[in-house]
Amino acid sequence: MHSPAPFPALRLRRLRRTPALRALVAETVLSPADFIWPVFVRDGEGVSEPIHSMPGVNRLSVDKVVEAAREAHALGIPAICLFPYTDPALKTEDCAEAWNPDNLSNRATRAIKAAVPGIAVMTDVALDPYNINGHDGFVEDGVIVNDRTVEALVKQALSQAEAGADIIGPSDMMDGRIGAIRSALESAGHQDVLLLSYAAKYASAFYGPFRDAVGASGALQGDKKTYQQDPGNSDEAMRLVARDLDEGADMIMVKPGMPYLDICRRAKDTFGAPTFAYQVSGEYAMLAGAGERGWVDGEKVMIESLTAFKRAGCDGVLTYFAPAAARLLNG
Ligand SMILES: NCc1[nH]cc(CCC(=O)O)c1CC(=O)O
Repeated sequence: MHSPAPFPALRLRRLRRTPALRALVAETVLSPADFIWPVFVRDGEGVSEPIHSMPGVNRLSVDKVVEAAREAHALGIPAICLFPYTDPALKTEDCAEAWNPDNLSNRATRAIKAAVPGIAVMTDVALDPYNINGHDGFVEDGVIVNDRTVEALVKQALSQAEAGADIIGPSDMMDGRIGAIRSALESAGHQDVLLLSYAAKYASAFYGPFRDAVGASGALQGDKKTYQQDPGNSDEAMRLVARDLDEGADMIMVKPGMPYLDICRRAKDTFGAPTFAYQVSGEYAMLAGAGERGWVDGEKVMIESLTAFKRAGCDGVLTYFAPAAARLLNG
């Protein structure tokens, strides 16, 4: 950038004097088309069950998820992402429910695609909602094993593609899963299914409310540090993104979001691939909780935080605020 003219030739406040002038020079524009809306699915009918650690977010039965998808589509939100709350009775050591063609996630996918074909459905690949010990992979003698887990993730991903998922999001952080899932999708004739890899996913305490929402908090033994990244690492994130793009990811994700905007910017600048951030449950809880108490202006911090993702180079953001933010943006 060239060096600025001296005052008073340069008065940067001239550009900020009125809303019209500010709009003209805005570098970042947030729109409902930037959002992927994560929703929690549970069994039953007509059910909308609040999650205490996420004020304003509910677990929805499949019929209610379809209504949510219809609402999201009408608001201009292009995609909805499904996370199942699995009945504890269906959690097993072999995690077989993960690739059951009739599991909650697959039933919800089929119902949404039938009722609201215009919205993209994203699904999550990882074993934690189905695992008795809450881990994303199989545990053998206290070790989260990689290769056997990848075989299971492939089955899970295929069942999701079969159900009609448009975007599959492997969030498990096992090595080699993107390549394995990509080649299985190709062989099965699902060549157009997108992979949005949770490439740079950190071992974060900001996932707490999500684990409550999917019923994994009580189950989780230990932590996820042998597969999710150390929050202090940035070079490692670039290696993970490079690897996943090479293996066939169409888009990549950084997760959590707000404390990792430097990683978003670096990934976008380095690879130029479609880059997403996940504004995770704990980030949502902080903003929504403080907003509810009147400690911050909830609507303003919501829009400011989402705008920051765009400024940091993200093409879009997974956010529980999606419908509220879209309503506000649509005026
Ligand atoms: N496969 C696990 C998964 N997928 C999405 C989230 C977190 C999302 C959020 O906190 O909003 C997690 C939690 C974890 O890794 O423990």
